[in-house]
This record gives sequence, C-alpha cells and structure tokens, in this order.
Amino acid sequence: MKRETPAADQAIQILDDIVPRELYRSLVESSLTLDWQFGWKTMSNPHMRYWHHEVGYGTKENTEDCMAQVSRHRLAVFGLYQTWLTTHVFPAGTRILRFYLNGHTYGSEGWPHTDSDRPGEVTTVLYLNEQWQAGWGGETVIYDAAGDIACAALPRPNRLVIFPSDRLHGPRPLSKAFDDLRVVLVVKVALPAADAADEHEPDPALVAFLRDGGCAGLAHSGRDLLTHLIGTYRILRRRGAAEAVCLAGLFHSIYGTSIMHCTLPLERAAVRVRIGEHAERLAWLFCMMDRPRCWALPATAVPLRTGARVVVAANDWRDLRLIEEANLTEQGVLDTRRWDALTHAPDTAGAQSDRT
Ligand SMILES: O=C(O)CCC(=O)C(=O)O
Ligand SMILES: [Fe+2]
Repeated sequence: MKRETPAADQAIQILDDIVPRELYRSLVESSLTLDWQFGWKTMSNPHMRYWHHEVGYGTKENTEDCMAQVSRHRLAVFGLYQTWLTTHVFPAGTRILRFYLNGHTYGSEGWPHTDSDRPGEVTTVLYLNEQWQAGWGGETVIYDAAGDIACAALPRPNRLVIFPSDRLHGPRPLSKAFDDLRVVLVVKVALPAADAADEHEPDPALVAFLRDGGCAGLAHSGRDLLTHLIGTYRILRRRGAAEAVCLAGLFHSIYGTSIMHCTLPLERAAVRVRIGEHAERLAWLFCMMDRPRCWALPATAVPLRTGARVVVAANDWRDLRLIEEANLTEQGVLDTRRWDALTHAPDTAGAQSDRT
C-alpha cells in the first residue's frame, strides 16, 4: 500500500541560522570549556547513559522559572541566550523550566521519551557542533501519535528545533564514523497561559503618574521614555525579579541619568509614596550612578554623577545590575561584551547599605 507523505507537522519548527552568529559562536566555544558529567539518563531507558552539564538546576517536575539560576552560571553567555529566546522567540511571560547541555558519543545513546505531560510546554534543541555529515546520524526524531516518524532533524550547525514537550521524541544513535561529541543545548519552557497576559503589565495608576510627569513626551531610544520604562518593567517581571526591583525598573531614569539628562517635575517623596522607599532608592541610585563606568568598579566605592562615592549593599548592587541588563535589553543594545562587563564586574559589595 502506498503511504502518503504526512503533511508538514505544524507543531514542529526547524529554524536555521536564527540565533545571532556571534551568540552562537560564543555558545559553541563555551560548550568546550564545561565540566561535563557522565551518567545522565533518560527515564524511559535508564540503561542508556550520556554526558550532561546542568545550567538551570531544574527537574522534569519543575514548574518554577529557573532564569535566575541560568543568569548566575559562571558563563554569562547562557544568560544571554535565554534573554534572546525569551525576547525573540517566545512571548512575554514565558518561563524557563530547564536549561542544560547533553553530549553523546558513538555508543552513548538517548531514547524516545516525552519531556513533560503538562500542556503548554515547549522544548527547544540547539545543536552546537560546527559541522555535521548526514552519515553520522544523531538526528532528533519526533514521532507522531502512531509511533511513526513525523520529523527527523539532522544536528546541523546553528539549527534550532522547537516542538511541544509532550510529543514523543529522542536523539537517534550516532555512527561509528563519528568520533567526536554531539552537543545539544536544551531549553524547556512554559508558555504563558492565554488568560495571564496582563501579569506582566505595570499598575495603570503608576503609568498614569509617569505620563502626568511628562515621560510620554520625552524622546528615548527612538521612542518615548514611558514606552522604554514599561518595556524594562516587563523584562524584569519576566525574569522573576522582586516587586521592588520591577518597580525600580519602571522608574529607573526619571531623575535623569549620566546618559540622559532630563529634569522631569517628579519629586522623590511623591515617588516614594507610590512605589515604596526601597524601590525609589534603587531608582534614584540608578539615576545618580556614573554608568557605565561604575560597573567595572567595586560596589564599595560607587561613583555618582556628582563626583561623590557611595557604598552599595550587596543585594542592591545585584538588583541594580539586573535593572541595567533589562534597560539595555529593552533598547536592543546588550551585546556579549557589555553583558560580560555587567555580570563579571567586581562583586565586592559593601556590607551595609549606603545612606545617601
Ligand atoms: O538530543 C536531542 O536531540 C534531544 C534532547 C532531548 O530530547 C532532551 O534532552 O530532552
Ligand atoms: Fe527530550
């Protein structure tokens, strides 16, 4: 009986060369420096063992966002990749549940499995081998409901495969002719529920306060300042940042900054009443700090625009960097070099809070 070729499976996407080239190269280079552990297994066949490096510290049962752990990895490029995924591939409100790399050699195999049985979750597989020959095998195969092959993707360089996590899938064995490590970067996400669209929006009363203060009339990064502030708030919410940090992000340049000189009629006391003392102080510090110079300096002597120096507490310093990262991401100007400077700047923050 002649079998019809199945129509393209809409739920599966194979995307070539969409990860920015510099980011991809950096991921490949980073994968060569990792401490790999052998013995990772797929529950569907525990006899099959392979190499593994965990970045997101999640498990299959995990439903919590692990973006913060990914950002804390020694290699900043993983944070950069998750930022790219959650701003360019997935909608606002997407949570990252798993983030790891697997390595297979000839003889160390995976096995067909599902990643989750919860609906609304999606698996992404990025191949990190810089060349691939068809004869080497190692395709990621995604099966249909009848257990037949719906899609087979060769692990080609800079190829990203995306499919629902509840679909049966797995890597095919490698040929003996392949004498290297097949490396995949796997990120599993939970898409936002359709009715949770507003979860990442700021309080309309605060937006009205900023608009009344003149933020909508002030040009910023090709748009107006209010749009930029709301975008920064959304990014921080997506990252799971604390409420005060998100609010500081929403107000982060209202007093002017070393880059943007503005004098909006916004009184510190009025802002404090609306977003709380802690958030206001973070916003004020962010405006006053001599950025970007301060990121390369220790938090024990943070230079302000006035020439004074203050001591910033360790937690506040980390939160201020998080705001800067969201601020630059929102403007689309965060490149690897800037990210590294932010995340690897001296972290010798002061023990007590500044009193400015
Ligand atoms: O290596 C692959 O092709 C698939 C990886 C995978 O399915 C997983 O890590 O859950
Ligand atoms: Fe999987």
